[in-house]
Amino acid sequence: MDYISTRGEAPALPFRDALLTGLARDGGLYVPREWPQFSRDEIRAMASLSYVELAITVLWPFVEGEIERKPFEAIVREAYGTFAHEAICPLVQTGHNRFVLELFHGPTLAFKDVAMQLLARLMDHVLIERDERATIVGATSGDTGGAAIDGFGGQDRTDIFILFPHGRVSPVQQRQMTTSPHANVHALAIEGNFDDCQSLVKSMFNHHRFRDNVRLSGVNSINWARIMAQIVYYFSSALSLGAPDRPVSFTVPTGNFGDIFAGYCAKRMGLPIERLVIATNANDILARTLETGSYTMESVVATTSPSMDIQISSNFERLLFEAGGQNAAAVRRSMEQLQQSRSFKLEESLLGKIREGFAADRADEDAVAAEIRRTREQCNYLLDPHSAAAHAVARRYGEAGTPMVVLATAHPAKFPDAVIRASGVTPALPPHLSDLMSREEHYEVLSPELEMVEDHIKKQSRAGM
Ligand SMILES: Cc1ncc(COP(=O)(O)O)c(C=O)c1O
Ligand SMILES: N[C@@H](CCOP(=O)(O)O)C(=O)O
Repeated sequence: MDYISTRGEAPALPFRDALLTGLARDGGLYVPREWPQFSRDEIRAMASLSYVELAITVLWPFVEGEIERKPFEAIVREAYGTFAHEAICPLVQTGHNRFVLELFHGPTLAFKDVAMQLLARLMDHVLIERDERATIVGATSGDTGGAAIDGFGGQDRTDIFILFPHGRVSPVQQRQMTTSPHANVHALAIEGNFDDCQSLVKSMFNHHRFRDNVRLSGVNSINWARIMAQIVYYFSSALSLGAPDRPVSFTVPTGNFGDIFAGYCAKRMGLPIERLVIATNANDILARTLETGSYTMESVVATTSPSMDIQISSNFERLLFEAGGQNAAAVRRSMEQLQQSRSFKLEESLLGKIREGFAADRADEDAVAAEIRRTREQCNYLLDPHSAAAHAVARRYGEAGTPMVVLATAHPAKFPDAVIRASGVTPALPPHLSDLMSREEHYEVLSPELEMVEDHIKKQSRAGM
């Protein structure tokens, strides 16, 4: 299996190189050249597997020939050994035909752990094998940062720098990034929003001298391995609900489009998914795009679901590439237009193809608060604001027909203020984080200037040549 760039001008890479590379050198994102296929019989046979066994089975075709089977199995086992729930990603019923897929039982209480615990171990394995070091730079609107710091903190071969928007993440999210005891962890508060942080990271990848100098690696969902790991829970939840003999739909709280793109990958691999519903908060660029066919940026508004406060939804590029028949030239044109005029138009045929598999809708701040309250009252179930946005959107599809799985991407205790305001209930942090708010913080505040941020990283990184 090799991996190709959505912009078609970077070399195709085998898995280990795609893993360490992050963003392709032409600014594109790596995707597998072909999708591994599972037949209905093969999927049916997966129903008896544990989550770890399922992850090994589903992910093996992506890494085969690049990582040996035994170490791969050990890495997967160890990664999911950090989870607090035996099922890793359990399903909870909240309606006649509606289910919540809890993705927040990892160490930092967000779905990012599912991929990051695996990614950190895979990267360490490859760096040791090659006797190399890496400088990891990531942008976060709150959850990726904490998950990456937990995964990579204390690793000998990496230094990790996380850029987060100063004052725009929840206090719990901030402390998960700023209280790490490990010397290889650097939390950088950027005076800007998440899109500014993400643009800085992409600019560093596109600055090839800097990139090569510090041996830059990325752990945002621009890294294919992040998406890859998330495919597994689409299989696990669909299998629990009768796949492949019964199709399933998913509603996904969406920002950077990584999580829902993993659902699209599962479908391409043979999992019968009827519909993938994109749920946005008030920052509804993706809902508008599906409605109008025009991807047009507006300014970001701060919401109670800060991790979805995004206008540049990176992984949408992967969908444009795949749904457009791997047309890299068309992707390049759209991305150039986006950079020049903050907008691009989707061809009618491409829009039609996307609408065949996806739907989209938004939940504004009132709808999110109402959904937290209603789900608590009706089902005695407490949603965080991100998951509530998706649950509110999923309700609009009714409860007849195909089962709807709503992805619950964060634990409510990560966003206590919004949850208390909406429901009157105070969600408690689990014991391993109970003293989080009194731990000492370490972080630097930087303005969103590329040169300044690069200088800071160069001085602190141990991977420089
Ligand atoms: C809690 C939570 N929900 C939803 C999202 C959106 O996921 P994605 O960016 O993969 O679309 C994020 C951020 O990525 C998040 O942290
Ligand atoms: N919502 C994310 C933003 C970064 O997304 P990623 O999936 O590309 O890492 C966050 O919480 O940081």
